[in-house]
Amino acid sequence: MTDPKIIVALDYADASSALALAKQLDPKLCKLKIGKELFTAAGPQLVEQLVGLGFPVFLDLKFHDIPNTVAKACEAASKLGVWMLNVHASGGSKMMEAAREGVARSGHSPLLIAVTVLTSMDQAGLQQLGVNTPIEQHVLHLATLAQQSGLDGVVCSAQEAPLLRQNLGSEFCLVTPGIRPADASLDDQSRVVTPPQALAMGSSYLVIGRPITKASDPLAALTLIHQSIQQ
Ligand SMILES: O=c1ccn([C@@H]2O[C@H](COP(=O)(O)O)[C@@H](O)[C@H]2O)c(=O)[nH]1
Repeated sequence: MTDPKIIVALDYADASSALALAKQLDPKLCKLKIGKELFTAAGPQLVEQLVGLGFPVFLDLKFHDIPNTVAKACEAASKLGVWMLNVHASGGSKMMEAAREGVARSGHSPLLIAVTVLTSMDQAGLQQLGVNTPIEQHVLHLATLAQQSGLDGVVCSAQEAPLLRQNLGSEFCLVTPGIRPADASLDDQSRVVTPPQALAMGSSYLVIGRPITKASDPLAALTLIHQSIQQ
């Protein structure tokens, strides 16, 4: 069976809205992502329900805390049966290594990845944080640290995928939000790429939220994007 490349971001305020969309979708077509809004509203029970429907679930809680806290959070998240979870690479290598150990202790083996630089950030935003290197170089720095800490991949923009592929190899998982079909609104995203371009540039998986969830017919929107990336 082929591995679906699209991860639909279920950024909803409640479980029933998320379930209503998920029930129209097919795990052969996409995976699902639960982020901070939905998890805070609906909790672990919804994660287990979506896993139970047969979807690989990316639990996008972006843990960033002291190593012990992150390790315990990753252990608990892994026990929910998710396919993928994440931390912030800017938490540093001790935190990422602790996250890896927390996942190992859970007895499950989800992919563990790290957020590099949020796709909503541009060079000026990064500079505001005191980082004066070009975004691409900073993403490469954080992604290298994530790989050296034993993580399976990173969240980055597809704009950085060619540089990361060149330096970190073909097996490292590159999960790319900031995906927009050519005619779609950018919303709050800065570093955007279209779905076919993102795959051509080396993305492993495309995270897509509002272009699908805010469409008048979300299933039709997903199907169109799916068709656009079939080679
Ligand atoms: O750098 C990042 C990390 C995570 N995200 C998440 O992806 C989706 C994108 O949603 P869209 O509606 O397609 O913009 C959203 O859940 C973010 O929290 C990201 O955008 N960038």
